[in-house]
Amino acid sequence: MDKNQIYAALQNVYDPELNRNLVELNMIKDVSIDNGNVEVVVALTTIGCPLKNKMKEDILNEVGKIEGVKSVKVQFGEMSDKEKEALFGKKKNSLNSFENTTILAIGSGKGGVGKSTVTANLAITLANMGYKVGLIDADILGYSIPQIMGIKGVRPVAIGEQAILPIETHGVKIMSMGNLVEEDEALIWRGPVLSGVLEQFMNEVYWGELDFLLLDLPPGTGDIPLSIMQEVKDARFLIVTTPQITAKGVAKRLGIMAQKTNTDIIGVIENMSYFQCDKCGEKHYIFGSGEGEKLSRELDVSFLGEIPLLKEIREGSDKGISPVVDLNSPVGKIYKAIGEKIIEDI
Ligand SMILES: Nc1ncnc2c1ncn2[C@@H]1O[C@H](COP(=O)(O)OP(=O)(O)OP(=O)(O)O)[C@@H](O)[C@H]1O
Repeated sequence: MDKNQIYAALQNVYDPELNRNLVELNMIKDVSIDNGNVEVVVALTTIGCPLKNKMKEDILNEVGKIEGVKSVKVQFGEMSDKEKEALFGKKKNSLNSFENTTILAIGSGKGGVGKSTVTANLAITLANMGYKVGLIDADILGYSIPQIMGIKGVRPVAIGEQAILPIETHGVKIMSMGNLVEEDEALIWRGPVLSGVLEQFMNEVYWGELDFLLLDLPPGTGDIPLSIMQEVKDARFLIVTTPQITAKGVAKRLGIMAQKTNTDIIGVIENMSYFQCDKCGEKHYIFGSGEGEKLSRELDVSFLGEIPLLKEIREGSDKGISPVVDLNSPVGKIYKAIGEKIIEDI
């Protein structure tokens, strides 16, 4: 048994947050062998890494499999600033390229139409379909993603000055202002500051490889949607509305703003379309019907689907348990069909 075998085994151990193996990440600082007793020294990106026990377990497992190994000891240290810089690049430069990522900015005209709920559920659906998905809560002042995704009070891990790691849940990597500030803290910021925060979320959070990055926008046609249209290259808009005429009217203005800035609109989703009676099965169109589809025709974009008004959806987001985790549930199937249409379109 020699060091090469140990290094080869360590290539099977991954940093769960960075999704690359420890050798490739240059995290193995030393390997020593003394009469079958192996010691591995690992430099973590941050010594408080919450997943170091998992890494230790994987090292013990992989190295322990090698013939002739009697015992394995793992020691943890922390990377130097220079090493972190080599890994994540210098601050200021973006940590991400998004070259192979579809950026979907999800907006609505009016507030309360369920845009954040739709964004969260769509993110989970795409992740369940096998895609690598990130989600930025770009509703920086009115964030609700931590509540919906069940990560209220969870803090993201910072790697020195270099990077922040997104929080991962339901297979989706998430960044929200709600995970950075104290609960109930009122943020009083103007447009340019908000756009700066969004820029940081895109550039200074280490997203790794993503197929989709979903941005949950604040409602309306304010600074954030406008700066995304103007500054985020290749972002596509997805508009969520309800069947109410007032909601559709304001959503149309967002669509026209996108068209004026030459931003692609991938389609319209109508949320809270109908209530299906759980006793007789009849569909009741409480808020009217057909407005989402009408909006898509008026904007000349795809109509992606209707999501019913369901107690489970409201309960799911209030409790932080999404109802679409199971793609075979009735809501899951609707979201999956929407996900497939989006994929077909891109
Ligand atoms: N299809 C649905 N059926 C039942 N309840 C829903 C549905 N979609 C959303 N809701 C509920 O409606 C409320 C508002 O949803 P949400 O916060 O997603 O709206 P929003 O458009 O993002 O609001 P804001 O404009 O404040 O960001 C939440 O309580 C949510 O659980």
